[in-house]
Amino acid sequence: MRKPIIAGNWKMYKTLGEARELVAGLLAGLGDATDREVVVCPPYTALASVGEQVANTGISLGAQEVFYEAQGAFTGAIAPQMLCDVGCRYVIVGHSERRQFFGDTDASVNRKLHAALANGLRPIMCVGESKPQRDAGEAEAIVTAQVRAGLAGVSAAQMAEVVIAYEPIWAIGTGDTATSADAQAMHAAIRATLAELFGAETAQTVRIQYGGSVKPDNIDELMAQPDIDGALVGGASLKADSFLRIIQFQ
Ligand SMILES: O=C(CO)COP(=O)(O)O
Repeated sequence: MRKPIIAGNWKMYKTLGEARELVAGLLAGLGDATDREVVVCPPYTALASVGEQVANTGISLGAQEVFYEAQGAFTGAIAPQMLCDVGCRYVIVGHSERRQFFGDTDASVNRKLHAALANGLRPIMCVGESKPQRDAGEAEAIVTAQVRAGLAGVSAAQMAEVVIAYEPIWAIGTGDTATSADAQAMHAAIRATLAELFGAETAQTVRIQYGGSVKPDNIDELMAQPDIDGALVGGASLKADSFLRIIQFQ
């Protein structure tokens, strides 16, 4: 079965000291549950420090972004091997904020995903529609097209390493979560697309997270849906108590 995966995307928050304090709080309250996976994705500046702090604990380290080249004159960019070097196991690619503010496209997301896989990193690939797209009835077509384009050239075997995060843009940071029924419907559509691309058996093994205003008071209902296998959490991952409650979903 699919092991649930709860990941915290800290976005552009947390100094080194704040990062240490948050992780210390998480480690203190985490317990030793092995039936779920926990990931934190600090900003680049805190990766090495948090990497040391979570080494050999129940928390895995993830980065929020990666560039697809191995090295070179790419000012400001970070290569996959640099993320491995500081202990990253996961990397988010294609977050809607990267698509909106930093020019990511399905094509660049696909290159980053391949670069991550080639270096032993597990990509968390984000997809999601805007409010106008949802209102126009295009949500499913947009999201499944993002899935196809982002996963172009990936093999069924490689899908064991890939996590998909469905994050409707209108639900991010707004407090306006998708209903669990709407989220489930989209997750099922994504899984059906994966079945077309990689076969039904592989599709059943791929974890699909929901993201967008996940909070302690809606996580249980979301996780009760058959095709929701975890959460990618922004704001509520910035405090130990709320993230711990999300990790401890029923
Ligand atoms: O974008 C998100 C996680 O990547 C979701 O952010 P919020 O949980 O703050 O809505």
